[in-house]
Amino acid sequence: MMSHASSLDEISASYDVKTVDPASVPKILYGHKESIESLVDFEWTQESRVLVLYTGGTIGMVRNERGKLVPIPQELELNIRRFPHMHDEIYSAKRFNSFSNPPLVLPDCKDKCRVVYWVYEYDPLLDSSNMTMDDWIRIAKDIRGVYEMFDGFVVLHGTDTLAYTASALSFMLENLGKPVVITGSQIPIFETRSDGRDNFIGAVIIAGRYTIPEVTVFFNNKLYRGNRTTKVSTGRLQAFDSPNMSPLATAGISIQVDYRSVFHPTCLKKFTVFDSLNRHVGILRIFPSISAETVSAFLQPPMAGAVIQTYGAGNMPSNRTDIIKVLEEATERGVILVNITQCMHGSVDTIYETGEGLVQAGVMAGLDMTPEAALTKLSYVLAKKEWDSDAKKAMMTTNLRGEMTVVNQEDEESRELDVISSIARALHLSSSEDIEHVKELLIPTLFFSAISNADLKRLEEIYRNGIEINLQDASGWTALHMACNEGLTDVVTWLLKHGASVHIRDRLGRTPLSVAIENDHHKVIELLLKTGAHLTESTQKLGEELVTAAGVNNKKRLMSYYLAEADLSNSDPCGRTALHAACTVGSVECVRFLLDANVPTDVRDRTDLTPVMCAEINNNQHLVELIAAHEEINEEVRHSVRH
Ligand SMILES: NC(=O)C[C@H](N)C(=O)O
Repeated sequence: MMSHASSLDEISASYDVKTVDPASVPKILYGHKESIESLVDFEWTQESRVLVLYTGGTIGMVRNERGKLVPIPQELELNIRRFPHMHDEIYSAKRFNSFSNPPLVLPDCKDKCRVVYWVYEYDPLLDSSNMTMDDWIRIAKDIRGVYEMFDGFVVLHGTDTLAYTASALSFMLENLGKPVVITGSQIPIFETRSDGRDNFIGAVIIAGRYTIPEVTVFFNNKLYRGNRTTKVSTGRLQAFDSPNMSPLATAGISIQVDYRSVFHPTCLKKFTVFDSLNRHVGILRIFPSISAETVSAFLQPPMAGAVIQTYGAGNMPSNRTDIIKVLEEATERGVILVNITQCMHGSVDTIYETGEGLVQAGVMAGLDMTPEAALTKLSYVLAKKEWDSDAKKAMMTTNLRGEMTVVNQEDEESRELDVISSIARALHLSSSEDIEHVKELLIPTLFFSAISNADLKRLEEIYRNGIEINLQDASGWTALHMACNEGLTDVVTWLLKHGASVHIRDRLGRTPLSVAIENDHHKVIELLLKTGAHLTESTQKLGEELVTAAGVNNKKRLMSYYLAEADLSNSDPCGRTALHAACTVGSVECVRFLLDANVPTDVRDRTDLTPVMCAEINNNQHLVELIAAHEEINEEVRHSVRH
């Protein structure tokens, strides 16, 4: 049994073996007969993979000899392995019996899913009061490093500064396509009574099984948008609240997700991490009789941006012209000031005369942002070198990650769909509940039919009536799978711009990208890649696919894999590459294509044959010459580079 937390490198190194499919298992685990037998009948496609980044906090703390709570390295994972509702030892032993460092597995959920998870423990473990912006950057970079290897991420964190980390990460993780769920607890997980276990399990399930590609906080059965949360209690298990936004999901007997509120990326861009922050930011809470000197001292260089917490709906004493003057001087120096309310709930507004002075002094309205969101957003925006001062100010009043409620006047009213109105009339439905019920039943069907008819106008109408864009049918297909299967480029673009996830797998484990590759829709593959889609197959499985394609002279398929950024030199479990296969069957087209892609020509398969030898054995002398000519050119290039 593993008794220590894994390093990120160890986790990544063993990853490829852990994600194999049954077909390639016997060959990959060459020589591991027992493990082969136990793995062959395994429904691998039902598995999700989650990485738990354990940064510290009460959740993993133990009382020391003085009765004080302190984090103890490696205790958490050890303990989780002992809890049957957090780790299925039998399943893990069967599935991962050949691994020295087996991952943890959640027991069976109702939908037969298995969430396999790895705990990556930080060193040192921190009480979150000791965390700094460097820790936010570290978490963001760690997620970037292994992003493609997991379906979702959980960050275990102390509660004290959790809302700051959640807010900061929501900005730093740009075009996020996978869930990042932050949680912790008020009582250590090891104690008899603890909120830690439920928080932990709920977070892992959401990260592994739900398409909520946001930075969220799961606490006391509620899932909140991270940048809307704030810690509201030192002692209650309901430690967090999201005063200006309803929870994204609530865990009761089942987990109810409000998919319409989920914030999706709406541009065709890949996930990236913005890993620098401006530390010259601050929060100033106005109070009656605060002195202009205090405000002035606070805003002196190097201060680059500050959040001003004012009264009520953004009010500042209008008779305090001395303070307004200090604020104005600061904005003139280029300091960005953002006005948010001291109230727990609500937004700054301009209805009062007392708020007007601030606007005239160049203070931006932070609407209903939490202090944590406003501060971390400032820190993020100010660090963006490519934005000038005006752009930065504009960003502070733009809703970047769902952190503020911006009422968009241009939003068209959602008109009832014509079919729904007709049905409502025909059935004499008068109550809004009945109409909603009909909508719930019909809209998915209308949606999928508009997809297959590539009817963008209809899709727009349905979208405005509210549709769960990542809805899956019985086979696990989403609208994006369907559009990728048919090669409907315009529909794929529309879906990606409306929040369709490129990462959802169907019941057979196929992503929209695998479906596009199977049908060689090159334009669609390019669109998916642009939006962050990536191959999920193991390298050996890819090797097999490439060898099969080259073996039947299928250059188009090789092109599909090339566009999907597959390594064309991957070998199958027999050590054969696509070039071996193309040389064996005499496919000039494929050999040319592979040489142009610069695959290595000297790879030896398990029987010690190189591609050239395969060509010779099969009397494909022209290919031997083709490869020799290619090698000669390469040698000349290398020579000219050296001299
Ligand atoms: N409940 C907690 O986790 C509080 C702890 N002091 C922390 O923030 O690390």
